[in-house]
Amino acid sequence: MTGWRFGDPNGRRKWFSHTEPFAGLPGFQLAYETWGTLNAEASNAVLVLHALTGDSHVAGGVEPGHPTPGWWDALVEPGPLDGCFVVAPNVLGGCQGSTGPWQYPAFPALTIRDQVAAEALLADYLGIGRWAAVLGGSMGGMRAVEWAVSEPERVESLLLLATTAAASAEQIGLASAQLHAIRADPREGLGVARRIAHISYRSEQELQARFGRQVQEDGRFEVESYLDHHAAKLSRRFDAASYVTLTEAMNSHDVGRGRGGVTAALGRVTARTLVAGVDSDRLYPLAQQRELAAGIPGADDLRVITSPYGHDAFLIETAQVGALVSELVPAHSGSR
Ligand SMILES: CC(=O)SCCNC(=O)CCNC(=O)[C@H](O)C(C)(C)COP(=O)(O)OP(=O)(O)OC[C@H]1O[C@@H](n2cnc3c(N)ncnc32)[C@H](O)[C@@H]1OP(=O)(O)O
Ligand SMILES: N[C@@H](CCO)C(=O)O
Repeated sequence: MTGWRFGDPNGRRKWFSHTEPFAGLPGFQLAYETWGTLNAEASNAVLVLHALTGDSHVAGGVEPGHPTPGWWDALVEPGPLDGCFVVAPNVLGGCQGSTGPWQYPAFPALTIRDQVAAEALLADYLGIGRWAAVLGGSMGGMRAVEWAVSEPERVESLLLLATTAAASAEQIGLASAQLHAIRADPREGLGVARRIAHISYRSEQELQARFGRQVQEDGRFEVESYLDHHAAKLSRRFDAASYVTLTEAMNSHDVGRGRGGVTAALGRVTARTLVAGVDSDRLYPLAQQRELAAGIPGADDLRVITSPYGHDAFLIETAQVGALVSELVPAHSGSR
């Protein structure tokens, strides 16, 4: 395996290979990372599912020999998932180790359901019949709720953050503008897509307070320069074709499709569930999490993360997210 897409930048990726045809693919690989040890009863496994441009590297900044920070360092040892066997795959169709569209000229369209079915095969391979918890935010939350609907007996508890039961018209609309940008200019389009997306990931109030109308020496508005920075940064670390595949998968997300609607689908969930949203999230507004909390039989009342950072708060407000994880995931001390 060669190249940044297949590489193992943190020195701790593993790969699962499925060698039979699957969802229009001849087979696939999932890159994944793990933390901790699976106990003898296989009862301490926790699945962490990343968002659109995330990856398997949930944590690492605290590990000797693996100095690269993860995107949820605060949740893994030492943290609320201490004592658990944490598994984090790179999503099918992604570009950080798993099979993705850069490998096949005619990569098939994937759905969130396909991605979860691939993750279920990984769970089988790891000997995990039932997850003590499945955790996910945004696109990771779409996969988490799909897990709990399609495999209810395999999900004991569930944390859904800043996510939805079905992609809304506004989410699909914003995504379609991003897809057009990439298709119109495959070289520059990913940066344009990230600019559009990143504005939706932050709140109007935060952008105003941080940048206002300030202009830099080079003549760009500060907010313009900030978006240019995020565009360039994503273009360095992400593949445009994967971005298209994953965005289309998010657009396909509707847990109720072919299942009698969202209410009927959510009614299948047996997991103890916490649903949380962010008070300043304009992309996945609280009404969407309220629908999830009302529809899932074992869900507590909706929890609200207070933050100025908008949708990205599920990645930034780790103290509030960590408190939710501690509440949900039973202690597994001694099993590491
Ligand atoms: C550790 C990893 O590799 S994570 C990889 C996987 N990533 C993920 O899973 C999530 C993807 N990441 C993200 O979504 C985002 O980066 C977040 C949510 C983590 C960012 O959250 P924040 O910490 O609030 O960062 P913020 O939006 O303020 O951006 C900070 C960056 O903007 C830059 N910046 C701030 N103002 C300006 C400006 N006016 N002009 C140019 N750049 C600016 C900062 O220098 C900083 O740069 P750096 O990230 O290269 O250090
Ligand atoms: N900042 C997040 C937003 C998507 O939820 C990401 O890039 O994955």
